[in-house]
Amino acid sequence: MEISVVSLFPEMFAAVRDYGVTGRAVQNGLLSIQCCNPRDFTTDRHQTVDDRPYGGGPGMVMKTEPLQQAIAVAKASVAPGATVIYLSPQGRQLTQAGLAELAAKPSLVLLAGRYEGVDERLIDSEIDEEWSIGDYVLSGGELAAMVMIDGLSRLLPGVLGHHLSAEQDSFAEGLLDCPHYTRPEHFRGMAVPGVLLSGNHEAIRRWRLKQSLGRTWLRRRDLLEQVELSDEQNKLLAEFIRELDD
Ligand SMILES: NC(=O)c1ccc(N[C@@H]2CC[C@@H](O)C2)nc1
Repeated sequence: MEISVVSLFPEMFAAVRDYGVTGRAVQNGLLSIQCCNPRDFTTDRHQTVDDRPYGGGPGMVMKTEPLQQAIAVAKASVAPGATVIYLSPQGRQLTQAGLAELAAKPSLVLLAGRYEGVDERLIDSEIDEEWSIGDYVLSGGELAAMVMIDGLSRLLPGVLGHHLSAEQDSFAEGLLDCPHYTRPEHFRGMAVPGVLLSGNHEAIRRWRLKQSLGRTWLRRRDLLEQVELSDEQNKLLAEFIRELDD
């Protein structure tokens, strides 16, 4: 997957390019992250990338020309046919399913804005898709872009390796994750659930699925309403709910 980011703060993207799962994906050639700074496309002495809003009001708006040129260079630096994405609270809410859609694309250009935002005519003429990581306002689109990069990278073939891909199953099924434990076996008087020490992989699979279902029922009933449960899942959830009253 080739990604080119348009941002006034390209150095921020070291956080995904140089660390952890995404950093390894870059090293393994499974992911590439390039950056393009609109300031490099200004022609005035002050390298102006923003200007006062028409109609007045607080703050500044990012100018169209530097962004337009930065986007053109960003598109040219990745495989043709890149989807140009703008991160903003006005965008489509990002979910695991949305990440799966994005991970299937050959290349992306991500526009991370600053100030009060971007001239609407730039969005109308250059942006293919507007996405939001949640209903809140950030001072820039960079962190939202990095959230998207991290989330979609995990879905790229070869990035997580087989043993971890199962870890996403619960989310792939639209459920919350089950609890996790590791050594020591006892911590502050709390033991690890016995089934996890049993070596009975089928019992462990059922316990984890039951916990995912139960947690989703308790914490995110809205997610559960979107999931078509199998007979086994319905049975396990009913058991979990019954055991709550014990
Ligand atoms: N929820 C989000 O995904 C999100 C994205 C961007 C953002 N802030 C930038 C700064 C100016 C404008 O480009 C938008 N805030 C929130």
